[in-house]
Order: sequence, then structure tokens, then C-alpha cells
Amino acid sequence: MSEYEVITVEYAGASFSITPFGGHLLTYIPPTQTESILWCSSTHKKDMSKSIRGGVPVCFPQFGLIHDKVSPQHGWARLQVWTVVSSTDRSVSMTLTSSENQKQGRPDWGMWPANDGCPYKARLTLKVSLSDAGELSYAVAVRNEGEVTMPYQLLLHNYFSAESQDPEFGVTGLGGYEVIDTQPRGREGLGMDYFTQGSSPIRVDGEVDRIFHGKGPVTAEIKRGSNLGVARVSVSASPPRDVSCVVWNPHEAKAGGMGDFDDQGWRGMICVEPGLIDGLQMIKGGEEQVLKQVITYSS
Ligand SMILES: O=P(O)(O)OC[C@H]1O[C@H](O)[C@H](O)[C@@H](O)[C@@H]1O
Repeated sequence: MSEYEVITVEYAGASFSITPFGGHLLTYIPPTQTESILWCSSTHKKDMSKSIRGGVPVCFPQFGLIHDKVSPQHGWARLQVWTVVSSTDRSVSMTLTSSENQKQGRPDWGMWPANDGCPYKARLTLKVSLSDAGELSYAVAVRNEGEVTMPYQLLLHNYFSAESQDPEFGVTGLGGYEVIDTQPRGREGLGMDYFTQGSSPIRVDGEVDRIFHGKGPVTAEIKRGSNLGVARVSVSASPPRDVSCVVWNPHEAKAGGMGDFDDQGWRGMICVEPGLIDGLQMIKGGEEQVLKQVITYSS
């Protein structure tokens, strides 16, 4: 099987690389830095048989698993080859339609009826660009090209490189958010915990898999550890709506069971994943909704 194609853009002392497979951002190197602040597993699949483990997978039309036994976890957008529509000295734009997905014979979202009877027509357009200051802007537009109102979810599954066991490590900015903790401490097997996030940083002291629901846009700060500096991700939706965020680190046992996860790689990463996942999003025929994140770095 052939490997995915990679497009690299360098501008304002920064660079990023992206592949049409999944519309997947692979690296972002901010100005003055020599290494990507995004984490990517060295053992990820390059042959397009599986979503890339690292970078920024696009999750659409749903986050997570729908228990219909056919829809892939986190949807099909990250499994399709997107079409490049423009490429400039500072940006790349790609598009993907649900009809393309249907042609590939992949199952649709469980809530979408089977391929030929599906009433929904979605077009995703992704634009990744570098500003004059070398900041990375990453926007996904969802257009309903059909006539009936279409439900969806969209999430940007950012993998940041981080020293997750460093005392300086922590994720902040989600204080006051309502949390669904799928890995409650000390209550194994007893389902989920629900609480309001306090102001202290989120750390990795076991498997972390938490969904944070808040109001309006999100800005999360990732103190990546003593040696790696700080990443900041600012996310907003247009038209304005509530943006949620997932924080995930599989820790040793779960990562060890994943064939495409570097040995001990969980020590070097954290996922901070903004998304429109507080219930189903509704979009009328002919309308477009956009989720945009800006990623910046400071030492
Ligand atoms: O292995 P994947 O399908 O890429 O999912 C990786 C992870 O994505 C999210 O962070 C979910 O909250 C996790 O429960 C899941 O394990």
C-alpha cells in the first residue's frame, strides 16, 4: 500500500506539515523552535489503513463511538483522502464531501441512514495557515449542501508534545467547566464522575479521559513541562456557540495495548481536543458553521 502524501509550508520562521489523508495536520514548528509542538507516534500507520496516531485528527460527523457496530470511532473524516483546493506560501486548504465518503463504501454515521438513502450532504473545508507572527490558524467549515437540517459533531483531536510526568506540566483554562470523567479515581468499574472543574491544573496521574463542557469559546494553556515551553489553543465557533474540550492521556496500560502508540509515548504527550460535542449540532440546509483554533507558543 502507498504512503500518505505530505505538504510542508514554511512562513514567518514557522512551518507546518499536513497530509490529505484525513486532512491531518502532522507538525507545527513555531518561530524560533526546531521541533514540532505536536506529538506524533513513530509507530503510527503510514499506509492509510488507520487514522494517524498524533498531530490533529479531524473527528466528524461524531466524536467517540456510536454503538451501531459499523460507524468508525470518531467518524470517517480522518479516514478519507481530502482534496487539496489551494496551496499558497502560507496556507493549505482542503475539502471533503460526504458523498466522497459514500463512494468509498465506508459506513455513514449510525444516525445517518445507509448510503444511498442518506438525506444528508455535508462538505467540510479545512484551512490551515500561518500568520505574520508565525501563529497557526486551523479552521474547519461544515456546510450542509442538502435540504434537510443535518445533525453533526466536530472535534479537533490535538496531540501536543509534553512532559506529562514533569512537575511543571499542567493544562489550565478549563476552570468552571462541567466535567464528565470517564476514568473516576478510586471508583473503578463504577461508571463516570461528574463535577465542576476547579482552578488547579489538570495533570496526568493515571489514565485521563475527561470531557469539559463550558460556555462560549475556549482558551486552554498547556504548560508542557520544564523543558518544552507553553502551547496555547484559542478556539471559537461561528456562528457563536459553546465549545467543549476533551483532555486525554492513555497512561501506561492503555497505551501499551495500542499497537500504534510509541513505547512509553504516553509520557511525552497530552491531547487537548476542542470540539462541538455538547449534544448534537444542528445545521440547516445551505448553511455553514465554522470551528477555528489558533495555536501559539511561548517559552
Ligand atoms: O484511538 P482513537 O480512536 O484515536 O481515540 C483516542 C481517544 O480519543 C479521545 O480522546 C477519547 O476521549 C478517548 O476515549 C480515546 O481513547
